[in-house]
Amino acid sequence: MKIIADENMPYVQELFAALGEVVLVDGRHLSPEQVADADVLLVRSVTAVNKELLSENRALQFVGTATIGTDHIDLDYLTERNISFSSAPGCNATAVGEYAFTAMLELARRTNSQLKNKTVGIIGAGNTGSALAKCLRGFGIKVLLNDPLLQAQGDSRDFVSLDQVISEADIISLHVPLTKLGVHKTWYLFDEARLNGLKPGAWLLNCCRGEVINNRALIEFKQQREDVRLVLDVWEGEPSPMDELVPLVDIATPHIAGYSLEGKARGTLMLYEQLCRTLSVPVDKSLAELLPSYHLQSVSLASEINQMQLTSLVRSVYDIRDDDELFRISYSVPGGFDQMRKNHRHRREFSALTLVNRGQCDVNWLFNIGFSGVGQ
Ligand SMILES: NC(=O)C1=CN([C@@H]2O[C@H](COP(=O)(O)OP(=O)(O)OC[C@H]3O[C@@H](n4cnc5c(N)ncnc54)[C@H](O)[C@@H]3O)[C@@H](O)[C@H]2O)C=CC1
Ligand SMILES: O=C(O)C(=O)[C@H](O)COP(=O)(O)O
Repeated sequence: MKIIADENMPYVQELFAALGEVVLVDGRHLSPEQVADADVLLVRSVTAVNKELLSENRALQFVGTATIGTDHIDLDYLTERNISFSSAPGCNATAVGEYAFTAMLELARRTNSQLKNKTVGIIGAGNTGSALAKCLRGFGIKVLLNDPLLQAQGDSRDFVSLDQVISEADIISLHVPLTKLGVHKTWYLFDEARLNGLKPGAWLLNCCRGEVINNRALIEFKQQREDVRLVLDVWEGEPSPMDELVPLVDIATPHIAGYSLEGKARGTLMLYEQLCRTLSVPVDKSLAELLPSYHLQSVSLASEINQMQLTSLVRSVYDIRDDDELFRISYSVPGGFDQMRKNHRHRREFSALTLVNRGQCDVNWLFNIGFSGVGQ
């Protein structure tokens, strides 16, 4: 069995080698000839899997994307060809939630503000939005959720309208799939009119897909509204963000919000498990045996910690300033955006760090945010 896999998929050899010959490829530039004799195709978000890519292939049985988003896959075409498909829902949700929370802590430090005094609106209350809500509520921050689809399905959480989020939230974080059709389509969800509705001093974070914000409108808006702060992990027209936009962004990263080691490994593992089910072979590998131990074994806490100390703790696991700094140097170099992603030093999730309570302080809220604890 020939398994063609994106080279940016950690643990693909460890997981798939026993099932067939694994050939690694550059997913951004995959050609129909390269996949002509593939039985299994494993991709990431940079590969458009469609009629054109599969035009020379007659053998394909399974397509897997080690991502949450599926907007790069022509699902109708795979169904037409009777090719099994799996994505990896939720695989890197914790990573995205922690990324957004980390970015908020960083902006709070830069603006000398207290996050606990702010209201955060989350657009899209699925896996990544809920992961962010968990961190925020763990820290005691008021959260407004907007998700008309889940609301219509009877999800028991409290939801508010998008207009209410825009008029009431001090911080808005976007967590929707990219969709181009229907009443709730998200393509340019944030257009000129919605951007103009943002509160004075609002912060806007996008960690889902670049085209959920009209980036041209965002440039014009931000040129008039210095008070608004922006965190962008995703960009319209990746891998080439608009040059005028980057200097207007407070924290800029190359689509790596989901790049925790755990998140990427989970994505590969979920595809392995699904392929095993498709082939009716037993699953005999697990996440625990793949992940290395964390270099910092534990951190002792002797007293209550404040927001700045929390920021330092978070930085010891993931320092978002490194990604932002590198982005500004590299994004406009040819191939720079993808190189940053390919060479990204995998960060760990908060749970990799164990906290030991040496005092009588209340640290349960830190466990609620996601850190591990002794005797938790
Ligand atoms: N930057 C990165 O590295 C990553 C980006 N993503 C992106 O984030 C997206 C969301 O991921 P998940 O939360 O795991 O997906 P999910 O499917 O669990 O949740 C998305 C939620 O958005 C809601 N939604 C859809 N249209 C909406 C609208 N118009 N207004 C409000 N809510 C709407 C859906 O009902 C759903 O509950 C993915 O589709 C992917 O494109 C995901 C992982 C990593
Ligand atoms: O899971 C998703 O959806 C994502 O956006 C991925 O985390 C992005 O990573 P790549 O697939 O582009 O490596």
